[in-house]
Amino acid sequence: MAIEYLKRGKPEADRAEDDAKTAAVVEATLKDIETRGDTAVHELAVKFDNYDRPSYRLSEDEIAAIIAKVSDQDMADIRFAQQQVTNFAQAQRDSMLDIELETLPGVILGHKNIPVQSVGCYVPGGKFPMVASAHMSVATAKVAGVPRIVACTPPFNGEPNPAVIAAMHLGGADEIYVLGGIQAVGAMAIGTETIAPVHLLVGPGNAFVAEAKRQLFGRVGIDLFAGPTETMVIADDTVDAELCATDLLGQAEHGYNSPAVLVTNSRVLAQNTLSEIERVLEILPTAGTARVSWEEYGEVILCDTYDEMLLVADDIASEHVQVMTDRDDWFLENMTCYGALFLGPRTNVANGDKVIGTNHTLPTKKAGRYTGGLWVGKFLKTHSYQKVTTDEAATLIGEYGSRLCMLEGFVGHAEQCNLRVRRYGGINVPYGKGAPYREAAE
Ligand SMILES: NC(=O)c1ccc[n+]([C@@H]2O[C@H](COP(=O)([O-])OP(=O)(O)OC[C@H]3O[C@@H](n4cnc5c(N)ncnc54)[C@H](O)[C@@H]3O)[C@@H](O)[C@H]2O)c1
Ligand SMILES: [Zn+2]
Repeated sequence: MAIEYLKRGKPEADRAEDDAKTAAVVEATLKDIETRGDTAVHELAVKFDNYDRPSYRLSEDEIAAIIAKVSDQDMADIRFAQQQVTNFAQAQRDSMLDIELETLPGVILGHKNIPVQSVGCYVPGGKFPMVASAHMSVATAKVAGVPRIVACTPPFNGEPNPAVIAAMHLGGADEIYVLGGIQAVGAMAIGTETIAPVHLLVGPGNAFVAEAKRQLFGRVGIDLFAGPTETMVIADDTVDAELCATDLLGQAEHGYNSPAVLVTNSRVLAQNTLSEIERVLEILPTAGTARVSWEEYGEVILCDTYDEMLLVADDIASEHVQVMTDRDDWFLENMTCYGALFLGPRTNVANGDKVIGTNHTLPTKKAGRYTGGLWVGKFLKTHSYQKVTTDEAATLIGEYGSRLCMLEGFVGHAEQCNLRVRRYGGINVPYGKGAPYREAAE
């Protein structure tokens, strides 16, 4: 292995220390919401977002007045994006089948997919009003058939962002609150005097939001760990530094802590990308955030071979992975850990995140090792059921069940089986004993 770092990000230990600080703030804040409900939520909204309202829920009239501020072109664009997201989500929904089959004569097993009954969708909006996140959470929940969809987003420049509210409303949100951060996810999951708690929290957010969801998991479900955006570009000398630099900075601009990593087997491309990034940072209006992310978290990793590039990429398990090589489909076939793949120079993460139709709420901090992104399936619960329809099946399964319960020492369990064997099979199994062995029929 010859892997060389031409640029490295913050050491792991420093990142862990940042995480620990965030976790402590989140823990105290959630406790406050738990004990003081609406009063705490109100104080937190004033403290973190300088936003003071008697109620943070938007009324129907307010929603209509806010949406009226969105231009026709913006409404059309939002509708187009939402249609793409909905179309793909519907196709994914259609791929999930309820099943029922006879596994043995008289033994019917099945599963059915049931929508989660209430969902809290977080739509980020601290630095940028993330209109697209409303499609990803709200519109996808609607496709799944979730009956109660609650949506929260922080105020942007001191007021609800019209395009975000429009996207939430068009997507099918039943309740909209102008709340951000820990107070938003805390209120939705824990509930307050005025907000009924939800069963599942979904949506991306900054480190506070992602950590709050993590701490609330168990009490409610969460979709996945979707924190600060990460991006990786896997490139060889089939592409140039302008493409690589643009794609790295295009996601580093999200905030001060968005890792952007180039993995390449071309030293020339690596060096040219490093200087191109410096050039672009001089002119990019969002360089204020992008530069900090690049300096603290940016990495350039030079490998000898494609196999090494694959290994490095799987190990990092980045949220967005843009592949621009002479063998993009080879990466599609072989990569195992990532949020989503963007294959070839004609696609890009921004198209993918805003409009193309796949879900942009994706796993960060290596969560791509155990989950993909948000999708319609995350709003559905797959529940099994069983029926035994004949006396013969009740007897046969009951006899096995009886003996297997006794193998574990569970007499009460065995008796559930024995009762069926006696009643439906006419075989007298003494209390506290397993069913007798039968001669194998064939
Ligand atoms: N993983 C994904 O799928 C994905 C997708 C889109 C966006 N994102 C990420 O979402 C994030 C959006 O972040 P954002 O900050 O712009 O908006 P946000 O809505 O996630 O967070 C804003 C809220 O953070 C809270 N906050 C800010 N500073 C705080 C502090 N010091 N203590 C406690 N709470 C505080 C405030 O309440 C504020 O309302 C970015 O990091 C972006 O990369 C991730
Ligand atoms: Zn992005």
